[in-house]
Amino acid sequence: MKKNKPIIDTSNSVINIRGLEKSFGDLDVLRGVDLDLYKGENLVVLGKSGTGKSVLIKIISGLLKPDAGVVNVLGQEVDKLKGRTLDELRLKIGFSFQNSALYDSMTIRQNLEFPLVRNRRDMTRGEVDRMVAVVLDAVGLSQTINQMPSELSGGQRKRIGIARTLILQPEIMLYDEPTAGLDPITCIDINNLINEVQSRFHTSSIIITHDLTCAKDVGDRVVMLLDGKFQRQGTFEEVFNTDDERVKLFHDYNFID
Ligand SMILES: Nc1ncnc2c1ncn2[C@@H]1O[C@H](COP(=O)(O)OP(=O)(O)OP(=O)(O)O)[C@@H](O)[C@H]1O
Repeated sequence: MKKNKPIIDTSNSVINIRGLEKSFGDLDVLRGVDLDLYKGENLVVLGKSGTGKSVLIKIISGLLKPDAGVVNVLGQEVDKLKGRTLDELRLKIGFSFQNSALYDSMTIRQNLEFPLVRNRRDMTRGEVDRMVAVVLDAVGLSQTINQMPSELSGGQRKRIGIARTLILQPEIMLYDEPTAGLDPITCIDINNLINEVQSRFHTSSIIITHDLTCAKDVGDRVVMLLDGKFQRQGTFEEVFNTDDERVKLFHDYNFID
């Protein structure tokens, strides 16, 4: 499905990172990362295994502290926050992790209600029901509301996982390898869903992936993490239009057009 033209506000960075460094012992993982995520944008982060992509999103979400640099998320320096203020910021960030499992003993409705029951005690029963209906409709699975996760396919469970993240109406979505382990047709469905989420909920997203079809289909902009820095950035075509052997290898071994 062709992606709708997104509305991206390049004057508004929802994430602004400058000079970010992070090491573990002798291992220098991030060595001066600069990054902007603009409002309404889908930004794809590519990079070989172990280059620090997950470390980057853990720092953005306040799960890890940077060694140096500024990490500003929705106008706040995330490493300076703690307690309630950090929790409040985290509620505005939706995580879709590779293994964000559903609760097997709960129905789909109960799985979706769970984040609201925990975090939005102010909502009425009617508001909760409405939000469940909205996110189920967004992922195209309204008919599964009373089913158990075990009755759904892997791709459907992935969609419900994304719906559960959306139910808190995050401003930023972080997708960690959203298509990993899925067959190529289901991957296309998930790519379409990521684009649908962008246009319907006006989220700004970082998508970490090794799947270059995903990168091409969802990324308004693509960045490549190499040797601790973003060495390439631009559209998918711009990033791969280079003589840099490290980038060419990544393309040639991964991408089936
Ligand atoms: N808490 C930690 N303590 C020590 N080392 C860590 C920690 N977290 C990450 N690392 C190391 O940092 C490096 C980058 O890890 P990271 O998980 O960010 O890689 P990645 O790019 O996400 O890889 P993949 O694509 O395989 O998921 C790895 O060498 C990893 O072992």
